[in-house]
Amino acid sequence: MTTTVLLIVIAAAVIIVGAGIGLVMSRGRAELPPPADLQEITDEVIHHPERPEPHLEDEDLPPPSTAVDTLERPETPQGRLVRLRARLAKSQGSLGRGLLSVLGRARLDDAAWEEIEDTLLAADVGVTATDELVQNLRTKLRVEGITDPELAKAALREELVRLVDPTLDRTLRSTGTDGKPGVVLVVGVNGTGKTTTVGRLARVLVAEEQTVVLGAADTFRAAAADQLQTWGERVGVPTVRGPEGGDPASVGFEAVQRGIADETDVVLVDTAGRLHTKSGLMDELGKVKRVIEKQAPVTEVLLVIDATTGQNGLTQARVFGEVVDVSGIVLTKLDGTAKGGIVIAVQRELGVPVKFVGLGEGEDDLAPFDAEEFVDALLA
Ligand SMILES: Nc1nc2c(ncn2[C@@H]2O[C@H](COP(=O)(O)OP(=O)(O)OP(=O)(O)O)[C@@H](O)[C@H]2O)c(=O)[nH]1
Repeated sequence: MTTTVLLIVIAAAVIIVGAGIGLVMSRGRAELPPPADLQEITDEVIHHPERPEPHLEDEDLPPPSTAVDTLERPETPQGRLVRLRARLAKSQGSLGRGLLSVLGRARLDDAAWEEIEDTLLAADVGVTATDELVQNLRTKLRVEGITDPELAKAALREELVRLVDPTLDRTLRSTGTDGKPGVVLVVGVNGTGKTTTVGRLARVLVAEEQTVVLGAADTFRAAAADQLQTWGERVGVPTVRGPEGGDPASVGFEAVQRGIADETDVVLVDTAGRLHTKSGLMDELGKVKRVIEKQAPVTEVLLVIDATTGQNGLTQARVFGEVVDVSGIVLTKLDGTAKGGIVIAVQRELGVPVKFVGLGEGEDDLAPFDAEEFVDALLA
């Protein structure tokens, strides 16, 4: 009996001591800070000093581990310019080479000037601009008695830069007034690269430490909104979207409303691709802009044109310009064509500057356009 009682007391003591140790250990674990290196990685990604804190509401935040794993740091505009300049030179090489090989000849007769004219026309520079360039260059070489190919090349460069016009203001108008966000509306025909451009612009702005909201006013295809949302998630930017087939104007309105509520710097609104020949769709685009402007002025309307479409791009520019007051052009797919002269033609057609060029399929393959850089790349 005494032995049985003794055994019970010992067993009870073992259980109580064991439970106590377990409790202390589990508390200790709960209170342990994360390992130093994990803490550093988390701080680096979420609170990196060069990156704005994303303005996200709780329900939009992905689980913490996903945010840490997926947030990317986009390439800075300066970094990408150096990389993309070489690509531009490669795609436009035939235009530059064509012009320089003729100018390098000992004698420039009428046939040589015709060749120069043909090369410019083939690169989509347009008839008026080509005539102007050839006349000015001919006069300059004659009046100044230039025969040295290097001096002729310098004169050509000067004329090309003048045509591309370095005096145009090519900054993205993304600053709002009265404490409201800047609103950038992105428009164009199907497949020109609108969604890609909106995603890339979000990356440019995030790299410049601005806060961004995306509006998926392309309610035509659910996949387009998904695509946009993915671009946003990768850099911690929220996307406002509506039901498939819903009213694009109301998505634009809500995106800007969200931008105002979150005190976001810029709202980028993607729209559905629409044929400029369909008046109903063009009217809808006018409505999207008007409805957005009940919230805040649209500070920039970017028309996205596929550089490979040639003259058709010019017609698009004219019709879109009539409906929504286009204020800047994004020329995509310049990597896939040697017809860089479209830059000159489209600026003349619309009277607004090319502000960005797309030079590949990568996420950071969008470069701010610069007249002198562009001409130097042509003549490299
Ligand atoms: N090579 C190249 N491809 C590009 C460039 N910009 C966009 N693209 C490609 O063009 C295709 C169409 O791009 P999207 O952004 O979906 O075009 P979208 O205008 O939004 O299309 P819709 O919504 O159908 O009107 C995609 O495969 C892009 O990767 C560029 O600068 N160079």
